[in-house]
Amino acid sequence: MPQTLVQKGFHIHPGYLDRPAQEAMVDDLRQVLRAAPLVQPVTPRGQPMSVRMSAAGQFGWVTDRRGYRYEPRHPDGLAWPPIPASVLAIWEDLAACPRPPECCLVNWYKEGARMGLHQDKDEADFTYPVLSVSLGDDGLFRMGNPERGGPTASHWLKSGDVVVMGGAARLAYHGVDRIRFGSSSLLRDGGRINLTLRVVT
Ligand SMILES: O=C(O)CCC(=O)C(=O)O
Ligand SMILES: [Fe+2]
Repeated sequence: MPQTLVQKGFHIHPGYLDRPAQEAMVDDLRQVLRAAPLVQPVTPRGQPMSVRMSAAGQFGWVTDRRGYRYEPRHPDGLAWPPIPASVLAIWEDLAACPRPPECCLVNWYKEGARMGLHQDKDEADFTYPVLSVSLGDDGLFRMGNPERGGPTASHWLKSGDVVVMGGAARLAYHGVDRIRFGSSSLLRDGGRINLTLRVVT
């Protein structure tokens, strides 16, 4: 499988999942979302995010007026569903990590949704990588470095692409500027799903 080293610790695996594997993963995710419905998160300052979120695993990442954090339960009060085996298999293959992921965050981008530049830093140990899977419409992923305001480079992530951010890239600023709505036929109504796998504790 080809792998692109974009900068130290930041790897893109283009086309890691073929179309049948993407379809099977979407089926698995529908089950996750039945157990843990998507919510529209609100930043600690009260701004609604354009991305809708849910999670699988021992912890889900949530945000509301009380802050950014990991929670063992969905806001509805139920435990998060388990991370699908199809998703865990990617971690096993690519993360080179001695621990399994404890959170699979599910991000849902509808038309016009985006995610501002941020660091993933609510986890206890940054020596473990973050792995992300893109499904559905193309997303324009912007990658920076650990300093806010530093140079950034943009990459279109396509359905089936997998990104690993570890090592020197683990605390790099990153975000999604926009999606190309309708560019993929994977999801009947369009949109983009992104999964991020993290070790939390
Ligand atoms: O949607 C993406 O590709 C990135 C998502 C992300 O950075 C996050 O959930 O922290
Ligand atoms: Fe992130």
